Amino acid sequence: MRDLRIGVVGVGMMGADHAERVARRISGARLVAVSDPDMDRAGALAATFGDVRAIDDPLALIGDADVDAVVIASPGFAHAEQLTACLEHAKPVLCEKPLTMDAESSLRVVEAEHKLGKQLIQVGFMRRFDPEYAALKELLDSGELGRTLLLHNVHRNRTVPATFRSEMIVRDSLVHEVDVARWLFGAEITRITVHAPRPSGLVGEGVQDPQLAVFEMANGAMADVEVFVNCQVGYEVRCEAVGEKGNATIGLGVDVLTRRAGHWGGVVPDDFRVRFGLAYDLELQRWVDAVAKGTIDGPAAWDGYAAAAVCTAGVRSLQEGRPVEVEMVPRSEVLG
Ligand SMILES: NC(=O)c1ccc[n+]([C@@H]2O[C@H](COP(=O)([O-])OP(=O)(O)OC[C@H]3O[C@@H](n4cnc5c(N)ncnc54)[C@H](O)[C@@H]3O)[C@@H](O)[C@H]2O)c1
Ligand SMILES: O[C@H]1[C@H](O)[C@@H](O)[C@H](O)[C@@H](O)[C@H]1O
Repeated sequence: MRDLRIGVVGVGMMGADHAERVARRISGARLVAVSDPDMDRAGALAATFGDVRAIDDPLALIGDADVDAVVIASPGFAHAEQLTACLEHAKPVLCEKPLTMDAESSLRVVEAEHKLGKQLIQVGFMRRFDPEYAALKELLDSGELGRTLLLHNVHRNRTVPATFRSEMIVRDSLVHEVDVARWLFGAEITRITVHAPRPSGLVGEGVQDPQLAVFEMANGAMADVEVFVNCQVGYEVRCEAVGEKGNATIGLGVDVLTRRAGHWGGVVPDDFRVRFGLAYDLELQRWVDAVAKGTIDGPAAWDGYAAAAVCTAGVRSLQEGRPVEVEMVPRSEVLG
């Protein structure tokens, strides 16, 4: 079978990383085109690979007859239109999180895909492919720790650009824990509270960083999350699951401990591309393999919608300073 011809839309930090991955590490796939409104960026990236076209209009890339499947890594505000175009052209698409910016537009995407009668959308919740998270999921599902009661999560970035405002911390960062909690518990989040602790003095005026979120799950379990995207240290993602008979923690980063010049310790990765590099590779490879069989293998459009619904409630909670119920259309009403 011939290689899947892939086009990447949006080649900033994540898109360039995915383009490189498709071009050099994923089997059964070939990078054929990249698109970005910043044509200098797209052109320079394409030139590093050789036989790859740079196309300025993302919708033209999506409709291009020589592109079989699309990776969307544009900013979240552009996803709804680009996903809709992928569905119109019946192109399989791996879309970076968030699926779209709010619950309503995400629901429209889910409905449009459902109308086609084929799952074409996979969402880039890559933590599900991380070997540590996958091992935690397997352990919890085995029942060895009894029922899972609580999750404690830490999600820290060293710094983010000044354009990363309080709502983005919910939609772009906390959204990962939203997916992790739904996935690990196998239950929906029914209520969210996003607390606003004393903000760091090192962030832009009016930015609420850190944030402390609490999720209440449909099965009665709860999860808490510290999100701190300007923590200054490095990239840290941890998750501790507390079960009836024991607990389990991932993300301790105890890889190689070194002793040198009166200190001991290890390295804190600079960003997600290091911490989750293998997860992105596995995510892309499994997606390419699944697309070759006409399906997906990972979080679906519905998971993107559910996460968007929780984040929409989360942004309101942050703004109004109170717990907010998650409003979601029941799955059976949308997907039958
Ligand atoms: N899964 C993860 O861990 C992870 C990590 C980082 C980013 N992301 C996601 O990837 C996406 C991109 O994030 P990033 O950090 O690479 O951002 P970025 O700002 O580094 O890059 C975005 C790129 O998209 C381009 N762009 C702007 N508008 C566009 C449009 N309408 N169509 C196509 N391209 C457009 C910009 O010119 C830029 O080159 C976001 O959805 C983000 O949430 C996911
Ligand atoms: O867009 C990024 C990305 O999704 C990372 O995985 C997350 O840790 C960051 O907080 C977010 O800014």
